[in-house]
Amino acid sequence: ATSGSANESLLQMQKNPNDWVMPTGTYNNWRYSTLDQINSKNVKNLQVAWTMSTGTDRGLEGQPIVIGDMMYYETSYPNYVYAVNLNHPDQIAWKYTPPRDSNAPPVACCDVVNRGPAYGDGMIFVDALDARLYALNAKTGKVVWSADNGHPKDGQTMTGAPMVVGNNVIVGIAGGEYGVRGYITAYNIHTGKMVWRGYSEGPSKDTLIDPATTINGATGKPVGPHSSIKTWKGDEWKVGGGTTWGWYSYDPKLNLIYYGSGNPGTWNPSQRPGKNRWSMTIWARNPETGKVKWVYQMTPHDGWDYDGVNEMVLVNVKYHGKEVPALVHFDRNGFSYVMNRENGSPIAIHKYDPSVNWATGINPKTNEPIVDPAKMTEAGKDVKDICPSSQGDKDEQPVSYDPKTGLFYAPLNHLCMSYQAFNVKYKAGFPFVGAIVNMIPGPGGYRGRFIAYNPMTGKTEWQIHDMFQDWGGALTTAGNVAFYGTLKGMFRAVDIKTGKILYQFKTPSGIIGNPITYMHDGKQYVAVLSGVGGWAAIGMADNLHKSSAGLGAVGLNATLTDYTNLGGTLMVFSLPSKVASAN
Ligand SMILES: O=C(O)c1cc(C(=O)O)c2c(n1)C(=O)C(=O)c1cc(C(=O)O)[nH]c1-2
Repeated sequence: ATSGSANESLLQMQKNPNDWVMPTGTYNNWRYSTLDQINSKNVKNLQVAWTMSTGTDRGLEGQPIVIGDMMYYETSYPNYVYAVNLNHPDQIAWKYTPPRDSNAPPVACCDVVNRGPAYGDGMIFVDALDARLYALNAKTGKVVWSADNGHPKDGQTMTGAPMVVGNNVIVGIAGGEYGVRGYITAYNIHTGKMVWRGYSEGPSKDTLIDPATTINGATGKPVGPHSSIKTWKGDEWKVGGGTTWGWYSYDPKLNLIYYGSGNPGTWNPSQRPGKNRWSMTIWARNPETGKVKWVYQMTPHDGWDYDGVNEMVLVNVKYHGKEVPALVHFDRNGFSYVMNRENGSPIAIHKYDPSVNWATGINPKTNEPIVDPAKMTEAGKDVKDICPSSQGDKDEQPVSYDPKTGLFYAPLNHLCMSYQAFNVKYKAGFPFVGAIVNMIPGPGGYRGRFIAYNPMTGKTEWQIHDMFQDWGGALTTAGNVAFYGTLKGMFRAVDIKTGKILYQFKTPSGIIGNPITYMHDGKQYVAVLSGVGGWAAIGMADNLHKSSAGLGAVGLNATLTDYTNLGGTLMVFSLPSKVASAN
């Protein structure tokens, strides 16, 4: 493609295991590395190689990227962006601080987090919480351009990681708890001009859905006219949520990008009769035009806040004797989805947590969930013991796919809740939540799990239980090790075959970041951000004490203060030189 200079170089660059060129490692979102200097035999010798204070004390999600000698990472608000030359990690090569907009932190629903910078064509792309997108010169940290992607006064924020595809940088928007109508936007990486924007709700000209050609994966047929608007009462779709704050993936062969849309607004389903399309939906769009190839709504007429934004992992699966291009998605609603990524038709859908009770299964005729009426929420009713909770069986913490075992390594939540919906009025920039939620640990009393899982069969090969939610992402490597961190702050290396913990180290704060690995000067390193927060630890991060505060999450983890503290540190691990060279 003539338009694809950055695209082509990133497609090349992602093949080099010495680097970690994009937030997800590679376009397919595997978070898998072919590096094996650190492996299941020697990982017990892992040591801290160097560390760096982030200068912040709020939750640190996301991950650094590594390009050649340079590492770049971004903190939670005030969104410091750091460049470190790996030859001199004792220095900060440059630091960029975007202008602060004090309107932004109060409208961030789930801590003032950020999920990391992206690279393309000599530039670093970063989202700031105030919904401004920056292109920085990778060498100097100077602003090349910036674009206004939304306004905190209207409840809009940005917490996601951009994805560069071709000449476009693709970004989402947050604010589903403020009645923000979600959209995804592509900007030209050189000019900063908007190329296209696709909304989650509204008429075709807004959603870029073609009624005649866009397929509804659930029916296998075109969506038809007014597929979004007719599923809402009146003008509710205009404040209908469906934000896009999660991860993106890209298939260069099909030339499609994949992502999910979040919860419909408000959380009170009685106020929005209908299926509320296309919130809670998996989307496949053309990255150059935004045109929608297919959609599949996972949770029609949501009554639980099961945002559909979790990452789409692109793998090929064997199905009816054929190799099929698929995507695998662990949804908040507790079901894992294997979908044909060409046309959106379901291949395998299973509960990945056996405690899921809001739906008994998926209706094979409609491909929609069979909701248990006893667990459906409504205004004025306190519905108890719904599993999972609004945080889902998995939230933003990304899974890793290991092509050697063919299994998915997933850091998870294990929670249930009570949910009391009530009527709310929309006012721009004010909470549009409409539910009082209280979360409790799931059956067994633990709140987190780390599992090895086969999404075709729904079988869990092994699992580790954790006291608190496992809110940080996973990394797997050719060294037969899976890495992840816990909310208490333990950074762990686990044997991918058995789930045995081979190494763990107590980092300064709780971990909600995603480990990455890279090679520098012949040595393999593993890096992770330590800094407790996010929705799981919003009580600590935002100093909240009332049990139902923080959208119902505060009471659940009140004892987390017995284990860890606020504070941001970049942690980098490696083997002692003798062990590394003996390899
Ligand atoms: O609807 C939204 O726009 C929106 C945004 C965000 C965010 O931007 O972090 C979260 C959520 N929803 C959400 O539902 C959620 O569970 C959540 C967890 C986290 C986090 O970083 O820990 N953010 C968000």
